[in-house]
Amino acid sequence: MSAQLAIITGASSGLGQTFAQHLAQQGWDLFLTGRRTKRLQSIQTQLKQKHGIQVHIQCANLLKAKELQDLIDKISQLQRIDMLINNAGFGNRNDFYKASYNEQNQMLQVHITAAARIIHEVVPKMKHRKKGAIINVSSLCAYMPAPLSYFYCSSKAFLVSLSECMHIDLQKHNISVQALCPGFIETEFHSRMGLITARSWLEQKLLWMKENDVVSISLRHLSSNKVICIPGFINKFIYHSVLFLPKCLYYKISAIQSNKLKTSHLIA
Ligand SMILES: NC(=O)C1=CN([C@@H]2O[C@H](COP(=O)(O)OP(=O)(O)OC[C@H]3O[C@@H](n4cnc5c(N)ncnc54)[C@H](OP(=O)(O)O)[C@@H]3O)[C@@H](O)[C@H]2O)C=CC1
Ligand SMILES: CC(=O)[C@H](N)C(=O)O
Repeated sequence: MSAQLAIITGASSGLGQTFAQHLAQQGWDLFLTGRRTKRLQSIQTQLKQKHGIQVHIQCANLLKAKELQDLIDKISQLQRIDMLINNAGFGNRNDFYKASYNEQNQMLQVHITAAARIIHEVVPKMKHRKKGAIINVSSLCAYMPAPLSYFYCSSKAFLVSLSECMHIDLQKHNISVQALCPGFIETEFHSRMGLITARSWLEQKLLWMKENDVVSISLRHLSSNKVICIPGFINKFIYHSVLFLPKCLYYKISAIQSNKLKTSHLIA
């Protein structure tokens, strides 16, 4: 019997690379994508050698229509797809009206347009085989609207809502859908935003999770038939506190927090 196959976007670093490592360890074949060719090639070589699995890489900038289309064409040729992890993404913290609209729109293209386009290609195949799993990597920010991250928060909220729509529709086809909503994870995410993330010992212990822990929790959670996965006790506590707080109070706290960030090193 052939091994199961997972497609992972944003597999060249961070959470995506870690998903690839965990699945490779379990004997999955992989289809990895991202922009950084050298990184993807080195991950491919490592995983093939260590686990004896098949690893296909397809470099694609999800912002470029032609490269997204080439990726979709490659995916359409795959005989079987058992899992899709829509993970590619990036952050920003800025004044929405000061950055150019084109720059802001790139986030919608990667987080929403590309993710939805890949889902549209993959799900019919899973339905046909009556089997599959999809993880859409969202964020705790989906539940925490913030003035300095208009499109980060709202695009991640879109992914939660999309995942819930898909879950309701696709569970009868034996397809599991998860919206993974982590808080802070120790990846290149923040340094790539140009942020210096100096943290106290307590912040580090309480707020920051390791990629390995997030990925283990997410993969275990897939069998629970619950859509939303919030990894870590503190993140769950934050999530429930935000739901419990009166909205007007949450808005005040968020506004104060954003003013603090504007005057600190935590805004690019
Ligand atoms: N780190 C954190 O604190 C949190 C992260 N998340 C989410 O986790 C996901 C993974 O981020 P993380 O691993 O932390 O950060 P990384 O920066 O390490 O990974 C981001 C990945 O997305 C890919 N990517 C970004 N832009 C594009 C693009 N235009 N085209 C193709 N691929 C792209 C990158 O590949 P390449 O550069 O090679 O194109 C990279 O592989 C993101 O969706 C992020 O929003 C959610 C909550 C918290
Ligand atoms: C929690 C997130 O999604 C993000 N990493 C951020 O720092 O805003």
